[in-house]
Amino acid sequence: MIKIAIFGVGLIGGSIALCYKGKPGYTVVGHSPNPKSVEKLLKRNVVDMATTSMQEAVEGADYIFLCVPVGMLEDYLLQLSKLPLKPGCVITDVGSTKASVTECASKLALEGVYFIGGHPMAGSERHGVEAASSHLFENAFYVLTPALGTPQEVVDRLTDLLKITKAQIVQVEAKEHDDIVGAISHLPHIIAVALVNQVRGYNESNPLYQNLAAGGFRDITRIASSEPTIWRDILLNNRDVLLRLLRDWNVEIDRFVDLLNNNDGDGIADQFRIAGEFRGQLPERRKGMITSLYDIYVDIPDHPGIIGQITTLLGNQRINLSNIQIIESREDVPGVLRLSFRNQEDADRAAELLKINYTVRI
Ligand SMILES: NC(=O)c1ccc[n+]([C@@H]2O[C@H](COP(=O)([O-])OP(=O)(O)OC[C@H]3O[C@@H](n4cnc5c(N)ncnc54)[C@H](O)[C@@H]3O)[C@@H](O)[C@H]2O)c1
Ligand SMILES: O=C(O)C(=O)C[C@]1(C(=O)O)C=C[C@@H](O)C=C1
Repeated sequence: MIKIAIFGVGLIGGSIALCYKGKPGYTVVGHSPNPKSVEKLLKRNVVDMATTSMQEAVEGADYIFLCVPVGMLEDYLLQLSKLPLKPGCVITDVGSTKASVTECASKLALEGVYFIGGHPMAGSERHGVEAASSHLFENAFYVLTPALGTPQEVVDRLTDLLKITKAQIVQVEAKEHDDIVGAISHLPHIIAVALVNQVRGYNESNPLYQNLAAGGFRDITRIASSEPTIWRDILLNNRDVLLRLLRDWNVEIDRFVDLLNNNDGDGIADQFRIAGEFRGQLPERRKGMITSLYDIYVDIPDHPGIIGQITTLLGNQRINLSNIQIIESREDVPGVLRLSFRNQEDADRAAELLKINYTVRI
C-alpha cells in the first residue's frame, strides 16, 4: 500500500487527494491543525484518514504533499525535517513559487528522504476543499523543480505517481520557473485586481460602471476573486521578479499612452495584431478542468427551464456534458451558455443538435 500524506487539504491539496483516494494500492491521509477541518475532510470523503498530528500523518508515508500557502511551506519543511520519516520518502509541494522552498530544502540537507518542488499549472479563483476536483489537473502542465543531485530514480518515482493526475509533467529550474510563472500567472493577478479596483473607484460615484461591465471585463478579471491570503504570500515571495515585471508592464502601458497621444491608429492596430498572433499560438487544449477542453457557446433567451431543455436534448442523444456555465444572464438580456465536452466529437454533435433551435458559436 502506498501512503500519501497531504498537508493543507484545500483546493489543490483536496484535488491531489481525490486523484488517489479510492484507487487500489493507495491510502490518503489528510492533515490539518484544526480538528473541525479534520472532521470535514472525513465527512466529505476526500481522504481515507485525517489527523491533527503531523507525526501520525507522516508515519510510514511514501509521499508527502505540502499544499499549504506559500508563506507556510518553509515552516512545514522544517517541522518535517525533525520528524522520523520513512526512508526514501519523497516530500513535494504545490506552491506557486519554487525558488525559496527549493533552496530551503537544500539547506536542510534532509537525510534518507528527498524533496522535489512541484507546481501544478491548474487551479481556479475558488479555494477550500469544497472546490477540489479529481479532474483539476487533467491535461495541465505540472512543473517539477528537482535540485541538482536529486537521484533520477527519485524524480522518476514522483513523476510516475503524478501521472495518475493526468497532468503533463515537465522539469524546469526553480528560478526560471519563478521568472516565467511571475509573468504568466502572478503579474496577471496583479493586473486583474488593479483593474477591478480602478473601476470600483469610478463605480462609487456612478453604479452604471458595475451594471454595464460585460464579457470583456469579466474575462480579464475572473482571477481578481482569488483567495487574498494565498495571493499575498505568492506575490511577496516572488517580490523581486514582480517588481521587474511591473517596470516592464509600465513600459507596455506607456506605449499605449504614446499611441493615443499621437492618434496612431496603425500603431494601436499593430499591438492588437501582434498580441492576437501570439495568443493564437497558446496551447488551447492544455487546460485544467475549470477552463474546459472542448467548448461551444449557445445564446439563450432568459426564461425559466431553458437550461433543463438544453441538457435534456443533449442527454436524449447521449452526448456527455463535462461542464456547463452561464456566462451572462440578466433580466431581459439574452444569456450565453458555455457547454464543455470531453472530446471534439461530442462538441460537434451538440452544436449540430442545438443549432436547430438556438444560435450556437464554436
Ligand atoms: N489556487 C490555485 O489556482 C493554485 C494553483 C496551483 C498551486 N497553488 C498553490 O497551492 C497551495 C494551496 O493553495 P489553494 O489554492 O489550494 O488554497 P486553499 O485555501 O484552497 O487551501 C489551502 C489549505 O491550507 C490550509 N492552511 C491555510 N493556512 C494554514 C496554516 N497557517 N497552517 C496550516 N494550514 C493552513 C487551509 O486550511 C487549506 O486546507 C498554495 O501554495 C498555492 O500557491 C494554488
Ligand atoms: O485559473 C486560475 O484561476 C488560476 O489562477 C490558476 C493559476 C494561474 O494563474 O494560471 C493560478 C495559480 C497557480 O499557481 C497556477 C495556476
